[in-house]
Amino acid sequence: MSAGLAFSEVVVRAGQSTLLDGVSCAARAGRLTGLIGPNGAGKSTLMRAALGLVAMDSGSIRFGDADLPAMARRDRAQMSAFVEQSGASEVHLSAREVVMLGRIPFQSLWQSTAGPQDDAAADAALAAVGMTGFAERQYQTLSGGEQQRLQVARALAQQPQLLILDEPTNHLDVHAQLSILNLLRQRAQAGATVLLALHDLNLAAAFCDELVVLHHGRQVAQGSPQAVLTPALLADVYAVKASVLAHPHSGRPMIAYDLPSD
Ligand SMILES: Nc1ncnc2c1ncn2[C@@H]1O[C@H](COP(=O)(O)OP(=O)(O)OP(=O)(O)O)[C@@H](O)[C@H]1O
Repeated sequence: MSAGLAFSEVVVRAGQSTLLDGVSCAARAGRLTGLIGPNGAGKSTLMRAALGLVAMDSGSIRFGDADLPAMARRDRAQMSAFVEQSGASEVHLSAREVVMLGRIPFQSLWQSTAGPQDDAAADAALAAVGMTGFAERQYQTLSGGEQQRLQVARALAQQPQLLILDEPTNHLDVHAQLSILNLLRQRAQAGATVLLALHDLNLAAAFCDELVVLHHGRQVAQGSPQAVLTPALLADVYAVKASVLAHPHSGRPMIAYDLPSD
């Protein structure tokens, strides 16, 4: 079995529009893969297609040997977790109950009560995102950043081989951004396949092992942050002028944007 997630010639259309135009790329097991590209590039569509939430017109998406979008939903949920861009906030559950949703795929169909393993996974996930003290709070009373951290905790509680996250650092302060990305990097280092969409290119450069760049529904680059984040690519894909420096400690790329002139 080849480990990791592989997209091959993925085409998604909606009416007259082509949202994904033959995208081929990969997110390898044990690595943190960042999906970047401007608004509307197709990042969410690609992630949703992997999980069978958007129908493909052609192409294939495999996780190891499995045809991921075609799998039975429960089987897919036992191996993969998804954090959507903006999860529902009108949820009448406690914070802990939201995290326990991640354990549902592992509970038996005829007896849906949580066991000690489920409790332990939920508690560990709450602690990992620093939300233990919020466990009994009603989800809809939490701030945007707290809700986002819980959505990541729900995904971690699932203990998936494959984690797909759409803008997981949305709403987070800088400390929380760094700690959530560090957690995801640790999951990858422990062997998981982690694919995440990010808008902050400096965070993507600092944390990701590999970047995939989408532009107008096409994959235009894939490689290490050093190889991908060049001034020429930033100009072509994002229409920005920027200098790419080296981080003083890690040596990874750091982007200094030129401000638009009047
Ligand atoms: N059902 C649909 N019908 C028509 N167009 C759609 C549909 N769903 C998405 N699109 C369009 O497809 C394009 C890609 O959308 P997508 O949400 O995948 O982009 P994205 O890269 O995730 O963007 P963002 O960074 O803004 O979240 C956008 O132009 C969007 O308007």
